[in-house]
Amino acid sequence: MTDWTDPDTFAQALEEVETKEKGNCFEDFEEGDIIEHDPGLTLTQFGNEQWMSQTLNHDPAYWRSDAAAARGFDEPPVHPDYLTAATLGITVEDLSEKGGYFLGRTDVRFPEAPVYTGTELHVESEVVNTATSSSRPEYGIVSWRTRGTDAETGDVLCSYERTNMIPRREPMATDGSGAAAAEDEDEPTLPDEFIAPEGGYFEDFVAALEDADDENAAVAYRHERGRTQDDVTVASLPLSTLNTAKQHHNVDVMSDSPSGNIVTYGDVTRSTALGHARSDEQTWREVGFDDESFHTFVAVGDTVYAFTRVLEAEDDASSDAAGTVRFQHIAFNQNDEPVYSGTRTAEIRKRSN
Ligand SMILES: C/C(=C\C(=O)SCCNC(=O)CCNC(=O)[C@H](O)C(C)(C)COP(=O)(O)OP(=O)(O)OC[C@H]1O[C@@H](n2cnc3c(N)ncnc32)[C@H](O)[C@@H]1OP(=O)(O)O)C(=O)O
Repeated sequence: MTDWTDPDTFAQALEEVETKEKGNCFEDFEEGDIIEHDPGLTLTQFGNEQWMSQTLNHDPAYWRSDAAAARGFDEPPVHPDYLTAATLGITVEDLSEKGGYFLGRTDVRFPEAPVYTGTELHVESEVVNTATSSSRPEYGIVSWRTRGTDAETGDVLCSYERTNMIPRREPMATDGSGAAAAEDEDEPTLPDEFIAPEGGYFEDFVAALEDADDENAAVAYRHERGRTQDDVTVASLPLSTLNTAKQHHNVDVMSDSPSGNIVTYGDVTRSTALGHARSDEQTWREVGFDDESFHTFVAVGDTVYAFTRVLEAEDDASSDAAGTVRFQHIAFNQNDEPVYSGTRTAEIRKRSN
């Protein structure tokens, strides 16, 4: 009788059986397709606090009821980074489990009203663009518009447009022209001076921008904190958002990939850098994010730091207690290499309130 557990027999069986594959290839996506993501997720206090604590997001309004009340919340709400990560995590099984690189995201928006724990999240995506990759014939580039809604009320809680490289079933035939084109790049020019705001209130950002206007200067600074990536940030946090991308939890498969190892979920890298930045400001409300890009991989043992450039400040926030500031944040690693960049619009508390 065949012993199926005999190693040679089993190896042969493994080679001959079909693999029940997960995920979709580039060819499976067509512009206009609507994909409802199943399962949804209940945004729990545990999930929220686990995400915030591991990414060093310590804004008291998300942790304590008195601080929440002072911000006008009924109770500590769901943090926008956890909401964003959960809205994306749920989509991975349908959109990028095949092994796509998360290239970027834009038009990330949140409603003014806070989202409370216990809310059931329903997520849906539409394919908005498919394109061939001129540099990587084995991949295509797909963009989706995704909306996370309150399953009970239908209110939109988080929306964005995201772009991934997705493996093709069959590589494209190319004439090789895409890979060769080396661009003429202008010499980088930096301002003569860098100014850091004195504090983290709206008025401090306005004053720093005014000072910079008088000089050839930029308002730009780095944050001291760093967070070394470990098994929790790399594997556990994405799994807690139902993100099934093998990049984050299958060392066996990833040992054969360009990174050679499991890599940090882009939303963990980003949220960690934002946590460092927020620790040096008085955040009132997150409005949105644009032009987000993931430049290179972050893996276990890498340390995520943050750099901030203040772009503009306007006194036009949803509350008199705050003003609106637009930032560019760059996450970088221990070798000073940028790993994430994006612009962020946030309402920042005024000192006078
Ligand atoms: C979620 C989730 C997965 C993850 O979270 S994975 C972790 C986060 N992502 C990463 O770590 C990716 C880090 N990035 C890289 O390692 C490199 O950027 C990458 C993907 C290897 C590409 O390197 P290249 O040097 O080849 O980069 P290029 O700048 O030449 O770009 C290649 C093509 O992509 C197009 N492209 C790049 N960025 C964008 C963008 N934001 N939007 C649209 N298209 C973009 C670029 O134009 C190039 O196009 P070609 O036609 O010239 O090939 C999950 O599962 O979703």
